[in-house]
Amino acid sequence: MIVRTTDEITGTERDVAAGHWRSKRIVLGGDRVGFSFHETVIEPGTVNEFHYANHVEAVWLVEGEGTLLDRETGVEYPLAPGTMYLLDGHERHTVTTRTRMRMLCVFNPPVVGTEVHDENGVYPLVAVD
Ligand SMILES: CC(=O)NCC[C@H](N)C(=O)O
Repeated sequence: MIVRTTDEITGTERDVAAGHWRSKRIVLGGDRVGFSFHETVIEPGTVNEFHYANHVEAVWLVEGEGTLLDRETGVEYPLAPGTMYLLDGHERHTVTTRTRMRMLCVFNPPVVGTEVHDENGVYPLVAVD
């Protein structure tokens, strides 16, 4: 069993910030459980374009409000606490925050460390050593 706290990962290599977001990655590929698990905070009043070509991501919004645009279909969804979105088709998408958002994110395959969006705007597939 692994028991870990947000406090003990804050400020470590599991605490990754880029653009308007910060991700505290409490489970990573090196934990060898087949997924990674993150708490992500996105700053208020920001427009964030995301694309995960190599990963499926589930996002469950805990706090905050805004909108989610599926850029593949043009469909826009409201985002509020309790909403989950599953990027099961590697959809290019845009999260626009009206307020500060805090969400729980699961990635499969797992993020292994400090990945941020590469020159193609996606997380590269990184082997777990
Ligand atoms: C909502 C979202 O995808 N934010 C970007 C960071 C990513 N969720 C992560 O946890 O690395």
